[in-house]
Amino acid sequence: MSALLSVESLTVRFGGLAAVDDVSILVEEGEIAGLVGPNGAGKTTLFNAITRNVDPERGTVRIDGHDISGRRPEDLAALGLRRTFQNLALFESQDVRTNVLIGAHTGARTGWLRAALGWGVRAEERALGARADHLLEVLDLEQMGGAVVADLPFGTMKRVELARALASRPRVLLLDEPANGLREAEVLELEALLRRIRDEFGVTIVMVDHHVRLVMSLCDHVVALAAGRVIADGTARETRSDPAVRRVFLGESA
Ligand SMILES: Nc1ncnc2c1ncn2[C@@H]1O[C@H](COP(=O)(O)OP(=O)(O)OP(=O)(O)O)[C@@H](O)[C@H]1O
Repeated sequence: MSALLSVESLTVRFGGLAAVDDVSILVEEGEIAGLVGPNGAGKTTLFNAITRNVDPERGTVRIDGHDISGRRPEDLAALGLRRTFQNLALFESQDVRTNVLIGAHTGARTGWLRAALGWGVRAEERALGARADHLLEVLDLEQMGGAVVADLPFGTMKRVELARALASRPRVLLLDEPANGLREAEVLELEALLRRIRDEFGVTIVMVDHHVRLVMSLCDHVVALAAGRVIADGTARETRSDPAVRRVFLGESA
């Protein structure tokens, strides 16, 4: 099997509700894959199960053929998997560069606190600092490295979260609603940025988003979920024209 990320028969239950119901998805290296579905379809729960923020009842997750199902969320960066969150998960009282450096240290598995406090700047720490600075430039954040995150507009905070996730050199990046809350001009910038991240950093991306134009234009491969189950899986064009997807999204009769 050549898929970089493989999800096999994943099921998550909350009481009697199967929020994710026997879901299998393959994502090839270098793809930008989209996950779409109505509210409550199970998209975020699927991400949470992949990253072990919730425990699945059954199923397997592999990266490059290696089973990562039993791993703790904090071990996943070292295995090449990072994610962002719908509601952001940043150290808001810290500045932008420190947040990105924390991400870099997560991947390097060394003490971010030492670096943040400027203690013992070794060669590795200089290299991590250089990577953080490069990411600040790519994400158009170089003018605000010293700004406290809590003071920034939402769209800028989202770029900080992306920079922090990239700092650990992930092979697979899961993005939960990256376009949510962005203005239309920012969505266009995001589209170019995600393509650049895939092309320049070689990162495979899986994104959940409700912004249909963005998903259809950006994603090589789109999976549609409804009530916890996969109802379509194909190219953006195939999924958009799938009769089951049209019924669920557009309320069209069969
Ligand atoms: N911690 C939880 N406890 C109980 N039920 C939950 C929990 N998290 C999610 N659910 C339920 O699981 C189902 C799937 O929710 P989920 O948030 O994964 O959907 P989603 O597709 O991401 O929706 P949205 O597009 O609104 O973010 C919903 O019915 C939701 O109410």
